[in-house]
Amino acid sequence: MAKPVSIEVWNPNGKYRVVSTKPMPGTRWINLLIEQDCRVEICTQKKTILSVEDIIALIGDKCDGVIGQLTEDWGETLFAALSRAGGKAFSNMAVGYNNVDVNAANKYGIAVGNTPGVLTETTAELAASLSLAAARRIVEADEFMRAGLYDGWLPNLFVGNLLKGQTVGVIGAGRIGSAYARMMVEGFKMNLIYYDLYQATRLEKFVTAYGQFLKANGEQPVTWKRASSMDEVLREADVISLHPVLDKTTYHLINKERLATMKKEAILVNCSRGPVIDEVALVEHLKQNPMFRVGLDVFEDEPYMKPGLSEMKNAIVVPHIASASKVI
Ligand SMILES: NC(=O)C1=CN([C@@H]2O[C@H](COP(=O)(O)OP(=O)(O)OC[C@H]3O[C@@H](n4cnc5c(N)ncnc54)[C@H](O)[C@@H]3O)[C@@H](O)[C@H]2O)C=CC1
Ligand SMILES: O=C(O)C(=O)CO
Repeated sequence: MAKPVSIEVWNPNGKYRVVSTKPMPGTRWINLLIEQDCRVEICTQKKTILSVEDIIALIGDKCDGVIGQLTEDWGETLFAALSRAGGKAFSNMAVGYNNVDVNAANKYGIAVGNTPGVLTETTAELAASLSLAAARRIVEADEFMRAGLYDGWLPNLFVGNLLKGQTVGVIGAGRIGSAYARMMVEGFKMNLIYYDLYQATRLEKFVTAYGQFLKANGEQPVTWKRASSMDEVLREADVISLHPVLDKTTYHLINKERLATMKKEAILVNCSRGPVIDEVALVEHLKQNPMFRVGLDVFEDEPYMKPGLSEMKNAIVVPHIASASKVI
């Protein structure tokens, strides 16, 4: 767009000009900025993903700060434009900041913010939902029902995987990975194996204590193991959920070779970032292994899916909705 066509302005006489590339929920954030003497401009353009050119037009000649979205490419070009406009701060409305070139921001003296911690439970809950939906074949069964194919109960109809007593694998046991692990261990009495660069001490203590509680109540205790490699998790776990940051160490962490090491009936869940999985290799693996199932919230070329993925009955796909929950 040559000029932003649709802008909502709050506090027009504010001293500092802050641009938000999207409308965001609520007004608390706007009021906080107004309290700091900011004029707040919100782009209300009906276009889901703004291009670099769109955002340069929004920044204009004078802009003190921008609040942007994970769908935008905040690299050298945008930080240079923001710096030319006198900008000093950029805030990414997301936990993940793989769309932000922090080195470029540093080069132009622009401070970068993100939103760590605010989406921990909601993302873990979606990962748990995808795990259950995949384990119990909920989407396939729903489609079958709506297609009018159900003509009576059968002993073998949509047999899925029982989670109790199986092993849940977590790759990236940070805030979200640990919250997910607790849900699966406590909710379904699964044993835990995890891989992270750092020890998840609190998570380990939680599983130990829960195991002791179960034992004291005459039940089989749950166990935990910190794997020495990611491959150990892939080999041993029945359900594997990916929660690392996306960077060059985690790009295509799950590839053809690694998929081949997983159990034939394993479940793989990804609520981190799409490029953590080589999606072309995944589609091929799903074709070859009909009882292998995936639950995906994120995609390698978001918003697109790699060819073939949408036809796979053993894939559950949702449009990046892990954060989309409200307190009611
Ligand atoms: N689908 C969605 O809507 C959402 C997705 N996310 C994604 O989830 C990611 C994780 O978020 P948090 O748990 O809050 O971050 P976090 O920083 O608490 O956890 C990330 C973990 O990944 C680990 N890690 C880094 N490199 C690794 C590697 N090579 N192998 C194994 N582990 C590695 C880190 O040590 C850390 O413990 C975010 O970076 C974001 O991309 C976050 C929120 C919502
Ligand atoms: O906050 C994030 O990283 C998200 O992916 C939100 O959807």
